[in-house]
Amino acid sequence: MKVTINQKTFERIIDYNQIKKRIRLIGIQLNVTYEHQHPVFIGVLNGCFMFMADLMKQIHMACEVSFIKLSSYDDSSRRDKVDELIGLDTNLEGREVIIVEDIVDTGNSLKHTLDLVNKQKPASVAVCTLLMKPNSVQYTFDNIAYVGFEIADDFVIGYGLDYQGMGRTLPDIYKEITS
Ligand SMILES: O=P(O)(O)OC[C@H]1O[C@H](OP(=O)(O)OP(=O)(O)O)[C@H](O)[C@@H]1O
Ligand code: HPA
Repeated sequence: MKVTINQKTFERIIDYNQIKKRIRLIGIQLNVTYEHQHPVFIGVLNGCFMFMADLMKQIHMACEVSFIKLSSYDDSSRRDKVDELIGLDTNLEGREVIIVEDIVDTGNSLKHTLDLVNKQKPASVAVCTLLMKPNSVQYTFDNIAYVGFEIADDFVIGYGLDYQGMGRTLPDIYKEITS
C-alpha cells in the first residue's frame, strides 16, 4: 500500500497489527521490570503521541506520565539544533524514569532529552523507542532498553511520525520511496 504527501510517495513497511503485538510484548517487559516501583514515563512530543497512548494501555503498575516537546526537524531535513518547546514539569530526583520516543534516528533528540533528565538526578533512566535506525545514530547510548523495530536509514511516516506536518495519523508506518 502507498501514500503520497506533498509529492513524496511512501510505501507501507510495518502494519498496525505488528505494532500492537510488539507493544504488548514491551508492555509485559516493563510490567515485570518495574513491578514494585513507581516510574515516570516521559513522552517526547509530538511524534510519541500514538505510541505513548497504546503503550500506556499495556502498563499495569502504578506510574506517572509526563511529556516534553522538542523539535529538531524542518520538513524531512535534519538540524543539529534541538529546540525545547515544552520543558520538563516533573521533579525526577530519585525517580525511575522511562523516556518514550517514536524514533531514534541521529540520536540528537534523545541526547538532549537525556541531558535534561539526568540534570535532575533520577535513580535510573531507561529509553523505550518504537523505531530505531542503528545505521544513523551518532551516539553510543547505554540505556535504550526497549526497541520496537530496528529499521533502515529511510525517512518514515505514520503512527505519529510526520512529513511536513502530515502523515502522523496513519495507523501503519511507511518509508519514503526513493528512485
Ligand atoms: O534522533 P533524531 O535525529 O533526533 O530524530 C528523532 C526525533 O525527531 C522527531 O522529532 P521532531 O524533532 O521532528 O519533532 P516532532 O516529534 O514534533 O515531529 C522524532 O519524533 C524524534 O523525537
Ligand atoms: O524518519 C523520520 N521520519 C519522521 N520524523 C523523523 N524524525 C527523525 N527521523 C524521522
